[in-house]
Amino acid sequence: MKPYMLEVHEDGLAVFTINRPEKRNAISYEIMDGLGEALAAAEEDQIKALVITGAGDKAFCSGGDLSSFHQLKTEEEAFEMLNRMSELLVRLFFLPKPTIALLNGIAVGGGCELASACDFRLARKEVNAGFIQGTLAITTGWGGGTFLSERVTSSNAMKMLMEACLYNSDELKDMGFIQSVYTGDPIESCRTFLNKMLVLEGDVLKSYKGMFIRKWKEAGVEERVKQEVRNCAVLWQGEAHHKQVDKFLKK
Ligand SMILES: CC[C@H](C(=O)O)C(=O)SCCNC(=O)CCNC(=O)[C@H](O)C(C)(C)COP(=O)(O)OP(=O)(O)OC[C@H]1O[C@@H](n2cnc3c(N)ncnc32)[C@H](O)[C@@H]1OP(=O)(O)O
Repeated sequence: MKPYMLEVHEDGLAVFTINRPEKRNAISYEIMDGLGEALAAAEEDQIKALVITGAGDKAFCSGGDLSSFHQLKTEEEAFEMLNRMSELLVRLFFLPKPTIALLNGIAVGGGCELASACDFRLARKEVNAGFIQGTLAITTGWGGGTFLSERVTSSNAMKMLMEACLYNSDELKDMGFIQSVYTGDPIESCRTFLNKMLVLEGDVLKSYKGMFIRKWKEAGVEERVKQEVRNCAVLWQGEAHHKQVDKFLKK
């Protein structure tokens, strides 16, 4: 079974699905490769919008694959992985067309960072999500803290990062993290959310997205992400982090 899928629909919707439900759609290096492929495809003119989602109904994404990344011990080893994923998320953040994180299930840690790199977040009613990195004695390491601060108010961004806890879909909507809650078929719900946009010319969507790209570049998003990655890498090498990860893996 391929760990990711990319479907391109006739209406210009591209859907990238993380297909590791048995590992709650944790992000491995292979998923990073797949995300790179999806971004390359999404940059093609016939694609009007890119959706990121997860397979199954338990998880959107549970963040980095701890069974793989726990082997990264030093700051430099961690930085290499963190930086690689952060560069993919910056490319997603600056994609010149609408991007949607379709939260089919729980989103934690790096899963929330992936969701924050998208312009919009839609969540199934029962979904919980949270930036739980703090409980692992690290901070966001893929740029998600920077992306979040461009999506919601500074107070709500700081609250979500510093509380490092899970919120339900009502709380997520109140804080502005998700734009819409759905109950039916995920892709159809996504189409309903996008239907007014998808009837417009791709160039119109691209031009409007360009307005926000210019704003984010002026706000130094790329430099802020680099610093965020470096900050996480420093904390990563700490004993407190390795202890928390070992606790999860031994459960
Ligand atoms: C910068 C980003 C940062 C980084 O990686 O550097 C992070 O993302 S830090 C945060 C990393 N993620 C986590 O700490 C989340 C860990 N997972 C969980 O807390 C739970 O699995 C949860 C809440 C996502 C789902 O709970 P549920 O009870 O539904 O499932 P299980 O816990 O029983 O897990 C089922 C199965 O999946 C494996 N699993 C889940 N998450 C991960 C993960 N992130 N990496 C690797 N494997 C994961 C879990 O071990 C179970 O496997 P099994 O072989 O069946 O025991």
